[in-house]
Amino acid sequence: MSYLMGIDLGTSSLKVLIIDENGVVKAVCARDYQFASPYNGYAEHDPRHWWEACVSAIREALPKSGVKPEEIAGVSFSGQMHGAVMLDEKKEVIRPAILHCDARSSKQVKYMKETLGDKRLKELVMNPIYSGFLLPSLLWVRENEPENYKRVRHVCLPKDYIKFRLTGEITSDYSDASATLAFDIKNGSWSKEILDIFSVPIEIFPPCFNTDEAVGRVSEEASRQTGLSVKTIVAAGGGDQVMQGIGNGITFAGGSSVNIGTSGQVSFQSDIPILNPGLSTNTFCGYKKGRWITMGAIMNAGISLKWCNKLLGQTDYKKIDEAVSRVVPGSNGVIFLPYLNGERTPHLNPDISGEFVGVNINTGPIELTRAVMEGVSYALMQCIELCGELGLKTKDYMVASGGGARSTPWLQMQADIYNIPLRVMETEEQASLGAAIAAGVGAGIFKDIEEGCKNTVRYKDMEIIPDAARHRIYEEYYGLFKEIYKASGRVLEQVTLLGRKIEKENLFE
Ligand SMILES: Nc1ncnc2c1ncn2[C@@H]1O[C@H](COP(=O)(O)OP(=O)(O)O)[C@@H](O)[C@H]1O
Ligand SMILES: O=C(CO)[C@@H](O)[C@H](O)COP(=O)(O)O
Repeated sequence: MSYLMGIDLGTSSLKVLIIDENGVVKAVCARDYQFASPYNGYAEHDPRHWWEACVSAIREALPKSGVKPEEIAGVSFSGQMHGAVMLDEKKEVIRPAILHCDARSSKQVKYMKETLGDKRLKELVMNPIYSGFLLPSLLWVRENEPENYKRVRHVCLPKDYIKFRLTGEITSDYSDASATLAFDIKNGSWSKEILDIFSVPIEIFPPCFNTDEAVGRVSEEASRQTGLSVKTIVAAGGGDQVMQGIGNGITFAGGSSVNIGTSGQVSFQSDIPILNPGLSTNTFCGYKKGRWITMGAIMNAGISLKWCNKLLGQTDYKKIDEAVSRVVPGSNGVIFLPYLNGERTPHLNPDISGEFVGVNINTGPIELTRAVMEGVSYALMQCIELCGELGLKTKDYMVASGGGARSTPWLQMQADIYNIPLRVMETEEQASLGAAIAAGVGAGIFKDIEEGCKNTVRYKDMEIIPDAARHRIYEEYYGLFKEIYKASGRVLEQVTLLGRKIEKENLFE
Protein backbone atom coordinates (compact mmCIF):
# COMPACT_ATOMS: atom_id res chain seq x y z
CA MET A 1 0.00 0.00 0.00
CA SER A 2 1.26 3.50 -0.87
CA TYR A 3 0.41 6.71 0.95
CA LEU A 4 0.09 10.27 -0.24
CA MET A 5 0.45 13.65 1.43
CA GLY A 6 -1.49 16.78 0.45
CA ILE A 7 -0.54 20.14 1.96
CA ASP A 8 -2.94 23.10 1.76
CA LEU A 9 -1.47 26.52 2.50
CA GLY A 10 -4.60 28.51 3.32
CA THR A 11 -4.88 32.16 4.27
CA SER A 12 -5.56 31.33 7.92
CA SER A 13 -4.09 27.87 8.36
CA LEU A 14 -1.91 25.19 6.85
CA LYS A 15 -3.26 21.64 6.69
CA VAL A 16 -1.43 18.40 6.11
CA LEU A 17 -3.45 15.36 5.02
CA ILE A 18 -2.13 11.81 4.68
CA ILE A 19 -4.29 9.27 2.81
CA ASP A 20 -3.77 5.79 1.48
CA GLU A 21 -4.26 5.10 -2.22
CA ASN A 22 -7.94 4.29 -1.61
CA GLY A 23 -8.55 7.67 -0.02
CA VAL A 24 -8.68 6.44 3.59
CA VAL A 25 -7.56 9.31 5.80
CA LYS A 26 -4.59 8.44 8.01
CA ALA A 27 -3.93 11.84 9.55
CA VAL A 28 -4.96 15.48 9.31
CA CYS A 29 -2.93 18.12 11.15
CA ALA A 30 -3.36 21.86 10.97
CA ARG A 31 -1.48 24.93 12.09
CA ASP A 32 -3.46 28.14 12.44
CA TYR A 33 -1.82 31.47 11.79
CA GLN A 34 -2.72 35.07 11.24
CA PHE A 35 -1.41 37.30 8.50
CA ALA A 36 -0.07 40.70 9.50
CA SER A 37 -1.93 43.89 8.68
CA PRO A 38 0.48 46.72 9.55
CA TYR A 39 -2.02 49.21 8.06
CA ASN A 40 -5.71 48.93 7.34
CA GLY A 41 -6.02 47.16 3.95
CA TYR A 42 -2.53 45.58 4.11
CA ALA A 43 -2.15 41.80 4.29
CA GLU A 44 1.34 40.26 4.52
CA HIS A 45 2.90 37.05 5.74
CA ASP A 46 6.52 36.05 6.22
CA PRO A 47 6.93 32.96 3.98
CA ARG A 48 9.41 31.48 6.48
CA HIS A 49 6.56 31.30 8.94
CA TRP A 50 4.60 29.17 6.44
CA TRP A 51 7.55 26.80 6.21
CA GLU A 52 7.76 26.56 10.03
CA ALA A 53 4.03 25.74 10.14
CA CYS A 54 4.53 23.17 7.40
CA VAL A 55 7.46 21.45 9.16
CA SER A 56 5.60 21.37 12.44
CA ALA A 57 2.38 19.96 10.89
CA ILE A 58 4.28 17.28 8.94
CA ARG A 59 6.19 16.32 12.10
CA GLU A 60 2.89 15.78 13.87
CA ALA A 61 1.11 14.08 10.94
CA LEU A 62 3.75 11.43 10.25
CA PRO A 63 3.65 9.64 13.66
CA LYS A 64 -0.09 10.23 13.95
CA SER A 65 -0.71 8.42 10.66
CA GLY A 66 1.34 5.37 11.63
CA VAL A 67 2.81 5.52 8.11
CA LYS A 68 6.57 5.16 7.64
CA PRO A 69 8.16 8.11 5.77
CA GLU A 70 9.41 5.77 2.98
CA GLU A 71 5.81 4.66 2.40
CA ILE A 72 4.75 8.20 1.41
CA ALA A 73 5.06 7.92 -2.36
CA GLY A 74 4.25 11.54 -3.14
CA VAL A 75 3.51 14.94 -1.70
CA SER A 76 1.92 17.95 -3.36
CA PHE A 77 0.37 21.31 -2.61
CA SER A 78 -2.65 23.51 -2.78
CA GLY A 79 -2.15 27.17 -1.96
CA GLN A 80 -3.80 30.50 -1.44
CA MET A 81 -3.49 32.18 -4.82
CA HIS A 82 -2.22 35.49 -6.25
CA GLY A 83 0.24 36.43 -3.46
CA ALA A 84 3.76 37.68 -4.24
CA VAL A 85 6.78 35.96 -2.65
CA MET A 86 10.05 37.75 -3.47
CA LEU A 87 13.47 36.11 -3.12
CA ASP A 88 17.02 37.42 -3.64
CA GLU A 89 19.95 35.82 -5.46
CA LYS A 90 20.54 33.46 -2.54
CA LYS A 91 16.83 32.56 -2.62
CA GLU A 92 16.38 34.30 0.71
CA VAL A 93 13.11 36.06 1.55
CA ILE A 94 13.40 39.80 0.83
CA ARG A 95 10.23 41.05 2.53
CA PRO A 96 6.94 39.54 3.72
CA ALA A 97 4.79 38.11 0.94
CA ILE A 98 1.99 40.44 -0.15
CA LEU A 99 -1.21 38.38 -0.03
CA HIS A 100 -4.28 38.03 -2.25
CA CYS A 101 -6.36 40.01 0.25
CA ASP A 102 -4.03 43.02 0.28
CA ALA A 103 -5.55 46.31 -0.86
CA ARG A 104 -2.47 48.57 -1.06
CA SER A 105 -1.89 48.59 -4.82
CA SER A 106 -4.87 50.64 -6.06
CA LYS A 107 -2.48 53.07 -7.78
CA GLN A 108 -0.62 50.28 -9.60
CA VAL A 109 -3.96 48.67 -10.57
CA LYS A 110 -5.07 51.96 -12.13
CA TYR A 111 -1.73 52.31 -13.92
CA MET A 112 -1.95 48.75 -15.30
CA LYS A 113 -5.52 49.28 -16.50
CA GLU A 114 -4.71 52.59 -18.18
CA THR A 115 -1.51 51.28 -19.77
CA LEU A 116 -3.15 48.16 -21.18
CA GLY A 117 -6.47 49.69 -22.19
CA ASP A 118 -9.68 47.71 -22.30
CA LYS A 119 -9.02 45.83 -25.56
CA ARG A 120 -5.51 44.61 -24.70
CA LEU A 121 -6.57 43.84 -21.14
CA LYS A 122 -9.26 41.49 -22.43
CA GLU A 123 -7.06 39.94 -25.12
CA LEU A 124 -3.89 39.51 -23.09
CA VAL A 125 -4.85 39.22 -19.44
CA MET A 126 -8.47 37.97 -19.75
CA ASN A 127 -8.96 38.96 -16.13
CA PRO A 128 -9.76 42.04 -14.10
CA ILE A 129 -6.71 43.79 -12.65
CA TYR A 130 -7.05 43.66 -8.90
CA SER A 131 -5.05 44.58 -5.86
CA GLY A 132 -3.31 41.65 -4.15
CA PHE A 133 -2.44 39.88 -7.42
CA LEU A 134 1.27 39.21 -7.92
CA LEU A 135 2.05 41.69 -10.71
CA PRO A 136 0.48 44.85 -9.17
CA SER A 137 2.03 43.88 -5.81
CA LEU A 138 5.44 43.65 -7.47
CA LEU A 139 4.91 47.05 -9.12
CA TRP A 140 3.99 48.45 -5.70
CA VAL A 141 7.31 47.20 -4.29
CA ARG A 142 9.17 48.69 -7.26
CA GLU A 143 7.62 52.08 -6.59
CA ASN A 144 7.61 52.12 -2.80
CA GLU A 145 10.56 49.92 -1.80
CA PRO A 146 13.13 50.35 -4.60
CA GLU A 147 15.90 48.86 -2.43
CA ASN A 148 13.89 45.67 -2.01
CA TYR A 149 12.89 45.57 -5.66
CA LYS A 150 16.53 45.79 -6.79
CA ARG A 151 17.26 42.59 -4.87
CA VAL A 152 14.43 40.56 -6.47
CA ARG A 153 15.83 37.63 -8.49
CA HIS A 154 12.91 35.21 -8.11
CA VAL A 155 9.17 35.63 -7.59
CA CYS A 156 6.73 32.84 -6.90
CA LEU A 157 3.33 32.06 -5.44
CA PRO A 158 2.87 31.22 -1.73
CA LYS A 159 2.71 27.43 -2.07
CA ASP A 160 5.71 27.52 -4.42
CA TYR A 161 7.79 28.86 -1.54
CA ILE A 162 7.10 25.86 0.70
CA LYS A 163 7.60 23.57 -2.30
CA PHE A 164 10.96 25.28 -2.84
CA ARG A 165 11.90 24.68 0.80
CA LEU A 166 10.93 21.02 0.36
CA THR A 167 12.80 20.40 -2.92
CA GLY A 168 15.41 23.16 -3.24
CA GLU A 169 13.94 24.17 -6.64
CA ILE A 170 11.61 27.08 -7.38
CA THR A 171 8.78 25.85 -9.62
CA SER A 172 5.20 26.84 -10.26
CA ASP A 173 2.22 25.41 -12.12
CA TYR A 174 -0.12 26.72 -14.81
CA SER A 175 -3.08 27.27 -12.47
CA ASP A 176 -1.32 29.42 -9.88
CA ALA A 177 0.83 31.19 -12.47
CA SER A 178 -2.29 32.08 -14.48
CA ALA A 179 -3.63 33.98 -11.48
CA THR A 180 -0.78 36.52 -11.31
CA LEU A 181 -1.87 38.83 -14.19
CA ALA A 182 1.52 38.13 -15.79
CA PHE A 183 0.48 34.98 -17.66
CA ASP A 184 -0.80 34.11 -21.12
CA ILE A 185 -3.96 32.24 -20.11
CA LYS A 186 -4.77 30.92 -23.58
CA ASN A 187 -1.33 29.52 -24.33
CA GLY A 188 -0.17 28.55 -20.85
CA SER A 189 3.11 30.45 -20.42
CA TRP A 190 4.46 33.57 -18.73
CA SER A 191 3.50 36.48 -20.98
CA LYS A 192 6.59 38.24 -22.30
CA GLU A 193 4.26 40.77 -23.88
CA ILE A 194 2.63 41.76 -20.58
CA LEU A 195 5.94 41.73 -18.70
CA ASP A 196 7.67 43.83 -21.36
CA ILE A 197 4.88 46.42 -21.19
CA PHE A 198 5.58 46.83 -17.46
CA SER A 199 9.38 46.40 -17.77
CA VAL A 200 9.48 43.39 -15.47
CA PRO A 201 12.13 40.77 -16.41
CA ILE A 202 10.60 37.41 -17.36
CA GLU A 203 13.69 35.64 -15.93
CA ILE A 204 12.51 36.13 -12.36
CA PHE A 205 9.48 33.87 -12.96
CA PRO A 206 9.78 30.12 -12.31
CA PRO A 207 9.18 27.28 -14.78
CA CYS A 208 5.57 25.99 -14.83
CA PHE A 209 4.17 22.45 -14.81
CA ASN A 210 0.82 20.67 -14.74
CA THR A 211 -0.46 20.31 -11.17
CA ASP A 212 0.25 16.56 -11.19
CA GLU A 213 3.74 16.64 -12.72
CA ALA A 214 6.70 15.52 -10.61
CA VAL A 215 9.07 18.44 -10.05
CA GLY A 216 11.60 16.81 -7.74
CA ARG A 217 12.07 14.88 -4.52
CA VAL A 218 12.35 15.90 -0.88
CA SER A 219 15.83 17.39 -0.39
CA GLU A 220 18.20 16.08 2.27
CA GLU A 221 17.90 19.29 4.24
CA ALA A 222 14.08 19.20 4.10
CA SER A 223 14.13 15.51 5.00
CA ARG A 224 16.14 16.34 8.14
CA GLN A 225 13.68 19.07 9.06
CA THR A 226 10.37 17.36 8.27
CA GLY A 227 11.13 13.66 8.75
CA LEU A 228 9.96 12.94 5.17
CA SER A 229 12.00 10.55 3.08
CA VAL A 230 14.34 11.78 0.33
CA LYS A 231 12.68 9.15 -1.89
CA THR A 232 9.30 10.91 -1.78
CA ILE A 233 8.28 12.50 -5.10
CA VAL A 234 7.06 16.10 -5.03
CA ALA A 235 4.40 17.11 -7.60
CA ALA A 236 3.82 20.72 -8.67
CA GLY A 237 0.40 21.25 -7.07
CA GLY A 238 -1.77 24.27 -7.83
CA GLY A 239 -3.89 27.20 -6.74
CA ASP A 240 -6.42 26.31 -4.08
CA GLN A 241 -9.45 26.76 -6.32
CA VAL A 242 -8.10 24.28 -8.82
CA MET A 243 -6.91 21.78 -6.23
CA GLN A 244 -10.22 22.03 -4.42
CA GLY A 245 -11.94 21.27 -7.73
CA ILE A 246 -9.94 18.02 -7.88
CA GLY A 247 -10.66 17.20 -4.22
CA ASN A 248 -14.34 17.96 -4.80
CA GLY A 249 -14.38 15.52 -7.72
CA ILE A 250 -15.55 18.16 -10.22
CA THR A 251 -12.95 17.52 -12.89
CA PHE A 252 -15.55 17.41 -15.71
CA ALA A 253 -16.50 20.46 -17.82
CA GLY A 254 -19.55 22.07 -16.19
CA GLY A 255 -18.64 20.79 -12.71
CA SER A 256 -19.05 23.54 -10.13
CA SER A 257 -18.37 24.32 -6.51
CA VAL A 258 -19.09 27.00 -3.97
CA ASN A 259 -16.40 27.46 -1.35
CA ILE A 260 -16.41 29.25 1.98
CA GLY A 261 -12.81 29.47 3.18
CA THR A 262 -11.33 32.66 4.59
CA SER A 263 -12.49 34.17 1.32
CA GLY A 264 -15.13 32.57 -0.88
CA GLN A 265 -15.38 31.38 -4.47
CA VAL A 266 -17.81 29.99 -7.00
CA SER A 267 -15.99 28.08 -9.72
CA PHE A 268 -16.98 26.29 -12.90
CA GLN A 269 -14.77 23.93 -14.93
CA SER A 270 -14.60 24.46 -18.66
CA ASP A 271 -12.66 23.15 -21.63
CA ILE A 272 -12.29 26.57 -23.22
CA PRO A 273 -11.04 29.82 -21.64
CA ILE A 274 -14.18 31.93 -21.14
CA LEU A 275 -13.81 35.70 -21.39
CA ASN A 276 -16.19 37.73 -19.27
CA PRO A 277 -16.62 40.96 -21.28
CA GLY A 278 -17.49 42.78 -18.05
CA LEU A 279 -14.28 41.40 -16.44
CA SER A 280 -16.05 40.86 -13.12
CA THR A 281 -15.09 37.17 -12.84
CA ASN A 282 -11.76 35.40 -13.27
CA THR A 283 -10.59 32.91 -15.86
CA PHE A 284 -7.60 30.83 -14.83
CA CYS A 285 -5.82 27.74 -16.15
CA GLY A 286 -7.09 24.46 -14.72
CA TYR A 287 -5.40 21.36 -13.37
CA LYS A 288 -4.02 20.38 -16.77
CA LYS A 289 -3.47 22.00 -20.15
CA GLY A 290 -6.77 22.28 -22.03
CA ARG A 291 -8.78 22.89 -18.86
CA TRP A 292 -9.79 26.26 -17.39
CA ILE A 293 -11.88 27.50 -14.50
CA THR A 294 -14.18 30.50 -14.45
CA MET A 295 -14.53 31.89 -11.01
CA GLY A 296 -16.35 34.54 -9.03
CA ALA A 297 -14.45 35.43 -5.87
CA ILE A 298 -15.56 37.26 -2.75
CA MET A 299 -12.99 38.63 -0.37
CA ASN A 300 -14.64 38.00 3.00
CA ALA A 301 -16.45 34.70 3.49
CA GLY A 302 -15.37 32.63 6.52
CA ILE A 303 -13.40 35.59 7.78
CA SER A 304 -16.67 37.55 8.14
CA LEU A 305 -18.03 34.90 10.50
CA LYS A 306 -14.70 34.73 12.31
CA TRP A 307 -14.75 38.53 12.74
CA CYS A 308 -18.35 38.45 13.99
CA ASN A 309 -17.62 35.59 16.41
CA LYS A 310 -14.62 37.41 17.83
CA LEU A 311 -16.60 40.59 18.27
CA LEU A 312 -19.46 38.80 20.01
CA GLY A 313 -17.23 36.51 22.07
CA GLN A 314 -18.61 33.36 20.38
CA THR A 315 -16.28 30.38 20.17
CA ASP A 316 -18.36 27.19 19.95
CA TYR A 317 -19.52 26.48 16.37
CA LYS A 318 -22.07 23.92 17.60
CA LYS A 319 -23.75 26.50 19.80
CA ILE A 320 -23.61 29.08 17.02
CA ASP A 321 -25.33 26.62 14.66
CA GLU A 322 -28.07 25.89 17.21
CA ALA A 323 -28.62 29.59 17.83
CA VAL A 324 -28.79 30.72 14.19
CA SER A 325 -31.21 27.88 13.42
CA ARG A 326 -33.73 29.55 15.74
CA VAL A 327 -33.73 32.79 13.70
CA VAL A 328 -36.04 33.10 10.68
CA PRO A 329 -34.65 33.50 7.14
CA GLY A 330 -33.67 37.13 6.65
CA SER A 331 -32.52 37.54 10.28
CA ASN A 332 -35.59 39.56 11.22
CA GLY A 333 -34.87 42.21 8.63
CA VAL A 334 -31.08 42.49 8.91
CA ILE A 335 -28.81 42.38 5.86
CA PHE A 336 -25.02 42.24 6.04
CA LEU A 337 -22.74 43.36 3.21
CA PRO A 338 -19.55 41.33 3.74
CA TYR A 339 -17.06 43.85 2.37
CA LEU A 340 -14.84 43.93 5.47
CA ASN A 341 -11.72 44.10 3.34
CA GLY A 342 -13.06 45.31 -0.02
CA GLU A 343 -14.75 43.14 -2.62
CA ARG A 344 -13.71 41.42 -5.85
CA THR A 345 -16.74 39.95 -7.67
CA PRO A 346 -18.74 41.91 -8.70
CA HIS A 347 -17.58 45.33 -7.45
CA LEU A 348 -13.81 45.03 -7.93
CA ASN A 349 -13.25 47.60 -5.25
CA PRO A 350 -10.63 47.07 -2.52
CA ASP A 351 -11.63 50.41 -0.99
CA ILE A 352 -15.03 49.55 0.47
CA SER A 353 -16.03 48.17 3.86
CA GLY A 354 -18.84 46.11 5.35
CA GLU A 355 -22.27 47.22 6.44
CA PHE A 356 -25.19 45.96 8.54
CA VAL A 357 -28.53 47.33 7.34
CA GLY A 358 -31.83 47.02 9.19
CA VAL A 359 -30.56 46.65 12.77
CA ASN A 360 -33.30 47.50 15.25
CA ILE A 361 -33.90 47.54 18.99
CA ASN A 362 -34.57 43.78 18.99
CA THR A 363 -31.51 42.83 16.97
CA GLY A 364 -29.22 40.66 19.07
CA PRO A 365 -26.01 38.69 18.53
CA ILE A 366 -27.85 35.74 16.98
CA GLU A 367 -29.57 37.87 14.34
CA LEU A 368 -26.26 39.55 13.52
CA THR A 369 -24.55 36.17 13.21
CA ARG A 370 -27.22 34.73 10.94
CA ALA A 371 -27.17 37.95 8.89
CA VAL A 372 -23.39 37.48 8.41
CA MET A 373 -23.90 33.92 7.14
CA GLU A 374 -26.70 35.07 4.84
CA GLY A 375 -24.73 38.12 3.62
CA VAL A 376 -21.79 35.91 2.62
CA SER A 377 -24.22 33.61 0.80
CA TYR A 378 -25.91 36.53 -1.03
CA ALA A 379 -22.46 37.67 -2.17
CA LEU A 380 -21.72 34.13 -3.44
CA MET A 381 -25.13 34.15 -5.16
CA GLN A 382 -23.97 37.20 -7.13
CA CYS A 383 -21.01 35.12 -8.35
CA ILE A 384 -23.36 32.28 -9.35
CA GLU A 385 -25.55 34.78 -11.19
CA LEU A 386 -22.61 36.30 -13.07
CA CYS A 387 -21.30 32.87 -14.08
CA GLY A 388 -24.85 32.07 -15.25
CA GLU A 389 -24.73 35.12 -17.53
CA LEU A 390 -21.63 33.58 -19.15
CA GLY A 391 -23.62 30.42 -19.86
CA LEU A 392 -22.18 28.57 -16.88
CA LYS A 393 -25.17 27.04 -15.16
CA THR A 394 -25.13 24.11 -12.84
CA LYS A 395 -27.20 21.18 -14.06
CA ASP A 396 -27.92 19.13 -10.96
CA TYR A 397 -25.84 20.21 -7.98
CA MET A 398 -22.90 22.23 -6.74
CA VAL A 399 -20.32 20.92 -4.31
CA ALA A 400 -20.16 23.04 -1.14
CA SER A 401 -16.70 23.14 0.37
CA GLY A 402 -14.30 24.95 2.72
CA GLY A 403 -14.61 25.52 6.45
CA GLY A 404 -18.07 27.08 6.04
CA ALA A 405 -19.45 23.78 4.73
CA ARG A 406 -18.99 22.35 8.24
CA SER A 407 -22.06 24.27 9.37
CA THR A 408 -25.37 22.50 8.56
CA PRO A 409 -27.58 25.60 8.92
CA TRP A 410 -25.19 27.62 6.78
CA LEU A 411 -25.36 24.90 4.11
CA GLN A 412 -29.17 25.06 4.23
CA MET A 413 -29.11 28.87 3.96
CA GLN A 414 -26.87 28.53 0.92
CA ALA A 415 -29.09 25.95 -0.79
CA ASP A 416 -32.18 28.09 -0.07
CA ILE A 417 -30.55 31.29 -1.36
CA TYR A 418 -29.03 29.71 -4.50
CA ASN A 419 -32.02 27.42 -5.08
CA ILE A 420 -29.51 24.72 -5.99
CA PRO A 421 -29.00 21.31 -4.32
CA LEU A 422 -25.62 21.05 -2.61
CA ARG A 423 -23.39 18.02 -2.19
CA VAL A 424 -20.85 17.86 0.61
CA MET A 425 -17.65 15.89 0.73
CA GLU A 426 -16.90 13.27 3.37
CA THR A 427 -13.53 14.89 3.98
CA GLU A 428 -13.38 18.41 5.37
CA GLU A 429 -10.04 18.99 3.65
CA GLN A 430 -10.94 19.09 -0.02
CA ALA A 431 -7.99 21.19 -1.19
CA SER A 432 -5.48 18.95 0.63
CA LEU A 433 -7.22 15.93 -0.89
CA GLY A 434 -6.83 17.48 -4.35
CA ALA A 435 -3.14 17.96 -3.60
CA ALA A 436 -2.77 14.36 -2.41
CA ILE A 437 -4.41 13.13 -5.64
CA ALA A 438 -1.98 15.23 -7.71
CA ALA A 439 0.85 13.75 -5.63
CA GLY A 440 -0.49 10.29 -6.48
CA VAL A 441 -0.32 10.99 -10.22
CA GLY A 442 3.16 12.54 -9.92
CA ALA A 443 4.37 9.48 -8.05
CA GLY A 444 2.82 7.08 -10.58
CA ILE A 445 0.21 5.65 -8.18
CA PHE A 446 -2.68 6.92 -10.32
CA LYS A 447 -2.77 7.02 -14.13
CA ASP A 448 -4.27 10.51 -14.09
CA ILE A 449 -6.26 12.92 -11.93
CA GLU A 450 -9.56 11.33 -12.98
CA GLU A 451 -8.43 7.89 -11.77
CA GLY A 452 -7.17 9.47 -8.54
CA CYS A 453 -10.59 11.08 -7.97
CA LYS A 454 -12.39 7.81 -8.70
CA ASN A 455 -10.29 6.05 -6.05
CA THR A 456 -10.44 8.67 -3.32
CA VAL A 457 -13.29 11.21 -3.62
CA ARG A 458 -16.43 10.43 -1.62
CA TYR A 459 -19.53 12.54 -0.98
CA LYS A 460 -21.66 12.36 2.14
CA ASP A 461 -24.74 10.26 1.63
CA MET A 462 -27.08 13.24 1.50
CA GLU A 463 -27.89 16.33 -0.53
CA ILE A 464 -28.92 19.69 0.90
CA ILE A 465 -32.19 20.41 -0.91
CA PRO A 466 -33.48 23.99 -1.30
CA ASP A 467 -36.82 24.79 0.29
CA ALA A 468 -39.20 26.65 -2.07
CA ALA A 469 -40.85 28.84 0.59
CA ARG A 470 -37.55 29.93 2.10
CA HIS A 471 -36.14 30.58 -1.38
CA ARG A 472 -39.02 32.98 -2.12
CA ILE A 473 -38.22 34.96 1.03
CA TYR A 474 -34.53 35.00 0.18
CA GLU A 475 -35.22 36.19 -3.37
CA GLU A 476 -36.63 39.39 -1.89
CA TYR A 477 -33.74 39.85 0.52
CA TYR A 478 -31.22 39.10 -2.23
CA GLY A 479 -32.75 41.80 -4.44
CA LEU A 480 -32.41 44.26 -1.55
CA PHE A 481 -28.84 43.13 -0.86
CA LYS A 482 -27.91 44.21 -4.41
CA GLU A 483 -29.86 47.46 -4.09
CA ILE A 484 -28.06 48.45 -0.88
CA TYR A 485 -24.72 48.50 -2.63
CA LYS A 486 -26.10 50.46 -5.54
CA ALA A 487 -27.48 53.01 -3.09
CA SER A 488 -24.59 53.23 -0.64
CA GLY A 489 -21.45 51.94 -2.40
CA ARG A 490 -20.01 55.40 -3.02
CA VAL A 491 -20.52 56.46 0.59
CA LEU A 492 -18.96 53.19 1.80
CA GLU A 493 -15.88 53.98 -0.26
CA GLN A 494 -15.59 57.51 1.09
CA VAL A 495 -15.90 56.31 4.69
CA THR A 496 -13.28 53.59 4.07
CA LEU A 497 -10.77 55.92 2.47
CA LEU A 498 -11.25 58.57 5.15
CA GLY A 499 -10.60 56.00 7.89
CA ARG A 500 -7.43 54.76 6.15
CA LYS A 501 -6.15 58.30 5.53
CA ILE A 502 -6.50 59.33 9.16
CA GLU A 503 -4.94 56.08 10.38
CA LYS A 504 -1.94 56.49 8.02
CA GLU A 505 -1.40 60.14 8.83
CA ASN A 506 -1.22 59.21 12.51
CA LEU A 507 -3.06 62.42 13.33
CA PHE A 508 -4.05 61.37 16.81
CA GLU A 509 -1.02 59.41 17.98
N1 LIG B 1 -17.85 24.59 12.12
C1 LIG B 1 -17.84 25.70 11.38
N2 LIG B 1 -18.97 26.36 11.11
C2 LIG B 1 -18.97 27.48 10.36
N3 LIG B 1 -17.87 28.00 9.81
C3 LIG B 1 -16.72 27.41 10.04
C4 LIG B 1 -16.63 26.22 10.83
N4 LIG B 1 -15.33 25.86 10.89
C5 LIG B 1 -14.65 26.78 10.15
N5 LIG B 1 -15.49 27.70 9.65
C6 LIG B 1 -15.17 28.87 8.80
O1 LIG B 1 -14.26 28.41 7.83
C7 LIG B 1 -13.24 29.38 7.62
C8 LIG B 1 -11.95 28.68 7.30
O2 LIG B 1 -12.13 27.83 6.23
P1 LIG B 1 -10.90 27.11 5.51
O3 LIG B 1 -11.46 26.43 4.30
O4 LIG B 1 -10.19 26.29 6.49
O5 LIG B 1 -10.07 28.41 5.13
P2 LIG B 1 -8.58 28.68 4.62
O6 LIG B 1 -8.28 27.60 3.61
O7 LIG B 1 -8.68 30.03 4.02
O8 LIG B 1 -7.63 28.66 5.79
C9 LIG B 1 -13.16 30.18 8.90
O9 LIG B 1 -12.92 31.54 8.61
C10 LIG B 1 -14.50 29.97 9.60
O10 LIG B 1 -15.31 31.11 9.53
O1 LIG C 1 -8.36 34.57 -3.99
C1 LIG C 1 -8.58 33.40 -4.17
C2 LIG C 1 -8.90 32.84 -5.48
O2 LIG C 1 -8.97 33.81 -6.48
C3 LIG C 1 -8.53 32.46 -3.04
O3 LIG C 1 -8.62 31.16 -3.49
C4 LIG C 1 -7.29 32.60 -2.27
O4 LIG C 1 -6.36 31.82 -2.96
C5 LIG C 1 -7.41 32.21 -0.83
O5 LIG C 1 -8.40 31.33 -0.50
P1 LIG C 1 -8.80 31.06 1.04
O6 LIG C 1 -7.58 30.60 1.74
O7 LIG C 1 -9.28 32.37 1.55
O8 LIG C 1 -9.88 30.04 0.97
